[in-house]
Amino acid sequence: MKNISDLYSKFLESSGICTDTRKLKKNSIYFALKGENFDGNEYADQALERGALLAVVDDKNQKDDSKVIVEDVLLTLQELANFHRKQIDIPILAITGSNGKTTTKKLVLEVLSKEFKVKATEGNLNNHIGVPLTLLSFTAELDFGIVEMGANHQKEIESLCNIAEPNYGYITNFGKAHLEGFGGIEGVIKGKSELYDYLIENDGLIFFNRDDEIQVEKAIQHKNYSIGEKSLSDCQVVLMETQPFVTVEYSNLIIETKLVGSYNFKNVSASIGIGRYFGVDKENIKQAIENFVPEEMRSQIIEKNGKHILLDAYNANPTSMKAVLESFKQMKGDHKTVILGDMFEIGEDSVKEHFHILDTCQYLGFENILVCGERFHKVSSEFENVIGFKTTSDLQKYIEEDISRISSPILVKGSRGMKLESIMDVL
Ligand SMILES: CC(=O)N[C@H]1[C@@H](OP(=O)(O)OP(=O)(O)OC[C@H]2O[C@@H](n3ccc(=O)[nH]c3=O)[C@H](O)[C@@H]2O)O[C@H](CO)[C@@H](O)[C@@H]1O[C@H](C)C(=O)N[C@@H](C)C(=O)N[C@H](CCC(=O)N[C@@H](CCC[C@@H](N)C(=O)O)C(=O)O)C(=O)O
Ligand SMILES: Nc1ncnc2c1ncn2[C@@H]1O[C@H](COP(=O)(O)OP(=O)(O)OP(=O)(O)O)[C@@H](O)[C@H]1O
Ligand SMILES: C[C@@H](N)C(=O)N[C@H](C)C(=O)O
Repeated sequence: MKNISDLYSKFLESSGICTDTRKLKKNSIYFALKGENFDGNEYADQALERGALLAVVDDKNQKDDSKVIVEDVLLTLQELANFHRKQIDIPILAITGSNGKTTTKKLVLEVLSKEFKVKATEGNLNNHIGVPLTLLSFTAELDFGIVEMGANHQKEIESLCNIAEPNYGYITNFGKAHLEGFGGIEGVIKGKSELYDYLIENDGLIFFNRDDEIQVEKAIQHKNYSIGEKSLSDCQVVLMETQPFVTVEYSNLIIETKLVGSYNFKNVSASIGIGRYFGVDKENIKQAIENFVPEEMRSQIIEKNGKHILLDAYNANPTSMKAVLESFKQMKGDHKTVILGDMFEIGEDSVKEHFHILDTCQYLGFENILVCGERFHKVSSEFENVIGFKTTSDLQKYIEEDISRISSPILVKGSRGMKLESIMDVL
C-alpha cells in the first residue's frame, strides 16, 4: 500500500476502525497503537486471526500481506481521519473549553437531531486518538458532525483542529482546569483559543458567549454568532430560575430543564443559540432540552435511602468545584453535607487552590464537610469543621461506621482519579 488514499480505499471496504482486539468487529481495520501497558503491534496477528480485514503496524519486522507497515500508527490514524473528513465534506462543529464540553455537546446533539441527521463524539473520546476515531465514524450522509475536543497542554487544540477541520466552533469557558499542563489560567485561555485561531484563519464561524468578556474580545471582530443574557446577543437567553432545576426564557418561550446548577445555564444557552442559528424550530429546541437528563456522574440528582445526593464525581477542578458549591448552597435543605475529593492536575498552586475551596465552603456556611485525598487532607486541619481523610476508602469506612453523621442533601464531587462514586455504596 503506497499512500493514505490506498489505505482509505480499504477503509471504505471495512466495517470501521478497531484499536483493541478484545472488542474487534469482523472486517475492521486494526490500528496497533502503543499504550502504557502493551504495544498494539503484538496483537496484530491476533486481530487478523479474529477477522480483521487489515492491520496497520509500525513494527518493521512484521511482513504480511494483510499488514500495512507505516512509520507511526497514531500519525497514520490521524492522517486517515483527516483524509476522510475531507472526503465527507460535512459541516463540523467543534466544542472545547475547560468545563461543560460533554454536557454542551449532548445538548447540541439533542437539539440539532430534532431536524437534522447528526452524529457527535461518543462518551469522552476527545483527544489525539478519540478525535480521529470520532471523525472516522462520521459519514457523508450526515448533515452535521459534532466533535468534542479536550486538551491538557498547548498546541493540542491546534492539532485536533488540523485533523477535524471544523467550520464552526464553541468554547464553553476558560476555567482553572489542567493548569499543570497549560501553565496557569493565561495558558488555558491561549490553549483553548487555538480553536478561534483555526476558525479565523479558515473563514469559520465562532459561536461565543456574549457575557464572557474574554470571548467577546477574541471573537467580536470575526465571523461570529453570539449567545447570552445581554440584549446585544444574536440569541438572547435569560436565566429565570435555578431551583430545583435551571429554567430559562428564550423569545417568550419558557424552557424547564432537568439540569441543576446555574453553571448549566451557559451550556443550555449554547444549545439554544446553535440550534436557532441552524434554524431549528423553537418548540423543537424546547422539547429536546426538556427531555435531556444528565448522566455518568455529571451533576446527577440521585435519591437513595431517603437521601438526596448531588453526584458530581465525574471530574473536578477549581472552577467547577466553586460553581457546584455555589449551586449546592442554593439547594433546599438545612443540614447539608459536602463530600469532596482531591482535584488533580492543578500544578504549583495545588495547595492554595485546595485551601481556597475549603475557604469557600466556610464562606458559604456549610457545616458538615468531609474531604479525602492527600491534597485536601493536608489543608483540612486548618479548618475547624472539616474532617480530612487521606483516601476515598478511609472516608468510606468513616461513613460506614455511623451513617447518621451524613445529613441530606449531600454533594459528592472530586477528580476522576478519586473515584468518589464508590461513596454511593455506603450512603
Ligand atoms: C492507546 C489506547 O487505546 N489506550 C487505551 C488503553 O490504555 P493503555 O495505555 O493501558 O493501553 P495498553 O497498553 O493496554 O494497550 C495498547 C494498545 O494495545 C491494544 N491491545 C491491548 C491488549 C489486547 O489484548 N489487545 C489490544 O488490542 C489496546 O487496545 C491499545 O490500543 O486502555 C485504557 C483503558 O481502557 C484507555 O483509557 C486508553 O485510552 C487512551 C487513554 C486514549 O487516549 N483513548 C482515546 C480513545 C480517548 O479519547 N480517551 C478518552 C480520554 C480523553 C481525555 O482524558 N481527555 C482529556 C483531555 C485530553 C488530554 C490529552 N492530552 C490526553 O492525555 O489524553 C479531558 O480532560 O477531557 C476516554 O477514554 O474517555
Ligand atoms: N459551564 C460550566 N461551568 C463550570 N462548571 C461546569 C460547567 N458545565 C459543567 N460543569 C461541571 O463540570 C462537570 C463535568 O461536566 P462535563 O463532562 O460536561 O465537562 P467536560 O468539559 O466535558 O469534562 P471532560 O473534558 O473531563 O469530559 C459537571 O459535572 C459540572 O460539575
Ligand atoms: C476525566 C478527565 N477528562 C479530567 O477531567 N480529569 C480531571 C483532572 C479530573 O479527573 O478531575
